[in-house]
Parts: sequence; structure tokens; C-alpha cells
Amino acid sequence: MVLKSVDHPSSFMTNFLRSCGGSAVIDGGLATELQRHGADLNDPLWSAKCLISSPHLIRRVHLDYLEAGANIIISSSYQATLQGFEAKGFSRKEGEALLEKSVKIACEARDIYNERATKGFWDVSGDGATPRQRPILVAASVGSYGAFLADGSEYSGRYGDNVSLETLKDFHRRRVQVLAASGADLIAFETIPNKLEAEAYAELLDEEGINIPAWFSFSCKDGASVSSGEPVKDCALVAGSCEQVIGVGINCTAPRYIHELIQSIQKVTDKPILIYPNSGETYDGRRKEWVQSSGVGDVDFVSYVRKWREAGASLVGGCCRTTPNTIRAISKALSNS
Ligand SMILES: C[S+](C)CC[C@H](N)C(=O)O
Ligand SMILES: N[C@@H](CCS)C(=O)O
Ligand SMILES: [Zn+2]
Repeated sequence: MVLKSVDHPSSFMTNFLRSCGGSAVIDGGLATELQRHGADLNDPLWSAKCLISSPHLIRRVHLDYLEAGANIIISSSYQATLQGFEAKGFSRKEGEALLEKSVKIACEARDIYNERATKGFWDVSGDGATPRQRPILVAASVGSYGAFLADGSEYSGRYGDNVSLETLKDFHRRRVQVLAASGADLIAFETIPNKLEAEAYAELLDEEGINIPAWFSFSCKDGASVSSGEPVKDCALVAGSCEQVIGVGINCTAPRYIHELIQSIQKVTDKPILIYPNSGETYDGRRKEWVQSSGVGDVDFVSYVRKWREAGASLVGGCCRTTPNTIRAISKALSNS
């Protein structure tokens, strides 16, 4: 599904959601699932390391999420940056090829899934005669500058006084251009921890004439604020005023804050709301490990999904430490709601 120049970005998501029956399933944690399968991500490149060491594993995890019912799979480019690859000795050209490879692997997984689905079973919910494939989009992940810092600062949003709007635009510019031309259906700006980075993305989309749509997804520290402490409403407004943005939401945030966050976002934008929380655990950026949060637990957040849908979220999935089982259960919950 490619956004044609005649399509308005907003109709892209409206049409997609309609083809999915009103709500769509986003995949679950990619990096943490790679780890569960044995990948060692203790590296400045985190999951992007697997683009070099184990692309077959990335393909397998994408396929597992498709088999679990995902309508959107997110590429392995979260922590894939040209600057990060250069620090490992890759040339600019090789870095660009690795970014392209992340999207290619996701597209291959989609092709394999579609081929198997066509051969294996027929969805006769249409006119009963033609096979109907489940709508599937490939989103190219863009993790924040904080992800590149590789110290967990996508959960603090503190980049220091030396990092300006222009710094962030320059940091992301070439990567966004490459991913926009990679064959992905959209760009998923993920785990955005502060307002400045949302502004940088909005300006980049405009200045670079990026011709595929995008979603903005924020990491939050409570029911009202993104990781930096700035109001989620202010950040959602930045996303809401950008024409290329076809969805606004929250990811890698504890499930217990999601309901309130949906309500806040809804007050400031009509764009579709997406949410893909993590397991509710906390990331220790120094040790690169997930630790149990103190306080309220988030056992089995799938039981909240129907409430989130009623509150206004139309795309639901999972982030770090969620698995294909989580996504299977979300898919079931959404199809019953
Ligand atoms: C979404 S966080 C868990 C990604 C990893 C982090 N940027 C790090 O490198 O430690
Ligand atoms: N899409 C990324 C997000 C990390 S917060 C992943 O699932 O690994
Ligand atoms: Zn996450």
C-alpha cells in the first residue's frame, strides 16, 4: 500500500483502518523478542546489530508477529543510525544500505506471509470467490536521538543544552530520507521523549518533502506527561498540526498510564490514536536490562484493550517485552470489540 500523490495523508489511514474492520493490530516488541531468541543486544547498536549478525532472525520475528495477527510490522531500524554505523567502521554508503535492508527484511516477511496465507487458507468474507489477504503495512522505525545515545535517555528526554532543534534535524535528516525511499509504507517515529524532537521531525517531514506518511509515538512517564515531563497534549499538538502525520500515540510506556494518555491526546487532535505499551517493567539503561517496576503491576494488559478501544485508540500493539502471544491476544480482543 503506497501513498499515491493524489491521496491525502489522512485518507491513507482512514482507508487502511476501514480495510482492517475499524481497528488495526500493531506488532509487539522486536528487540526484546530477538533477545528471547538468543540475540545479544548489549551493544551501542542494540537491535540494529542483528541487521549485521542475524538478519534471518529479524525476518523470523516479523513472521511470528504476522502469524499472531499483526497488521503493521515495524522495521529493525529503531537504533540503526548512520552515525552509529560509522562509529562501527561502516561507510556512509554501507550504513544507508543497512537502513534499506531493515525495510527489505520486513517486506520479505510480508511477502512470505502473504504467499503462505494464499496457499494455506482463503478468507471468504468478501464476495466468497476471491482470496482476501489481511491488510499489512510495513512501518520504517525511526528511534529517537536518545536511542542513539544508547544510555536509555529515550526514557528521560534529557539531551542537554547543546542539543538544539537544528542538531536533531541534522542528526535525523539523511536517515529519514533513506527510509522514506526504502519501500516502507510509512515512517514510525517511535519512543519520542520530548517536544523538541517532535518539532524536529515535523519540520524535517515538511522541509524534505517526505512523500510517505508518518506516525508520531511518544514515551511517557505518567498519565499526563512524556518522558521529559512536558505535557503529552503539547507534544500531540505538534504531531496534530503536521499534515504528513496520520496517527499520534504512545509506545514503550507502562500500560497503567495508557487510558489517561488516550484521553489527553484525544482532546487535542482528531488523528487516529495508536498505542503500543511495554510490559510495565523499567529499563535500566546502564545495565541494558529490564527490571521489575515498583508500585502498580501491569499483569496481562490485554484485559485493558477493549477499554482503550472504547476510549478512542484505533491501533493497538505492544512494545518492549511483549511477545507474539501478547499480539495474538490483542488481535482477538480487538476482533471481539
Ligand atoms: C527502547 S530502549 C530499551 C532501547 C535501547 C537503548 N537505546 C539502549 O541502547 O540501551
Ligand atoms: N520498535 C522497537 C521499539 C523499541 S522501544 C522495538 O520493538 O524494538
Ligand atoms: Zn519499547
